[in-house]
Amino acid sequence: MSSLVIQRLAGALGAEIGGVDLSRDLTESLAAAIRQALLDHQVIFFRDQDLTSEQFLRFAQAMGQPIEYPFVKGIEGYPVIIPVMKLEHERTNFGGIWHSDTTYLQQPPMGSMLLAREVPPFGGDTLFASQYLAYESLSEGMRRLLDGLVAVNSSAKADVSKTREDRIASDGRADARKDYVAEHPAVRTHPETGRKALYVNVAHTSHFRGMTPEESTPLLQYLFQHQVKPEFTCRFAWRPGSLAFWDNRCAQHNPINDYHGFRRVMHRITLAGDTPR
Ligand SMILES: O=C(O)CCC(=O)C(=O)O
Ligand SMILES: [Fe+2]
Repeated sequence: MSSLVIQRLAGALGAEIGGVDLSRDLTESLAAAIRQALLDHQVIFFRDQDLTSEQFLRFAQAMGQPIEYPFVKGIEGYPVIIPVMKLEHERTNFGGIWHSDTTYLQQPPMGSMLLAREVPPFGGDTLFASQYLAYESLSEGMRRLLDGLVAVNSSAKADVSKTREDRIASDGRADARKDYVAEHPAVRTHPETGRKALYVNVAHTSHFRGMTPEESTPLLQYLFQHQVKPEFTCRFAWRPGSLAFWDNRCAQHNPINDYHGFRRVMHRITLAGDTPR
């Protein structure tokens, strides 16, 4: 038995986890209970975890394999911890659109962790959406159609490229490629839970393989609005020391850009994932 206190945040997904101090080394059974909570709830949240970079990295290593992010370099001394921030004068927030992280890579991350360092006095919440529910709520005919489709994902779609511009201007990697493209099934089976999740997203998915833009676009547009219906979502309000850990294989997220003139500084660690099937 672990001492975790798990409180669900919404009907669709998300849970706050109490009763654990992430600055300490986790026992194997506690680490396993946290991983299980992630599988059960798709995104989990911790409060008041004022971790050093070293402690943050150790927690991430207990959950998976930290990896570098292709476009942004890490903070001093920690190549896998990237700054996700919007400063007073900046207009765009990193990732400020519904998305699943880096689906333009052959092996997108299994998940990411975000630790809040500085938050605005209001706003800057992050939304999450369950792609299990998005898939399961479709008709049988639509599910059958999507089960056979392959989606093409690109890092160059205009709306999301813009959300990285400020970060690349100050923290960009010299070795970043311009454009990444990867093909993935439109519906992926989660490698650990075995559940099917819708795996297209408005930020990165450009079209279906073997279909014309005229054929792909209306179907994608329908899916992009369907997959983030309010009843599939939860919303998290950050405080300094809040830590979110999401499963990128079955949940999307959208950081809300509603705090102009204020700073928001987060530290992020990305965990390696497998090839979607
Ligand atoms: O700032 C946030 O809440 C999330 C940003 C984001 O999309 C990411 O770090 O992957
Ligand atoms: Fe993201």
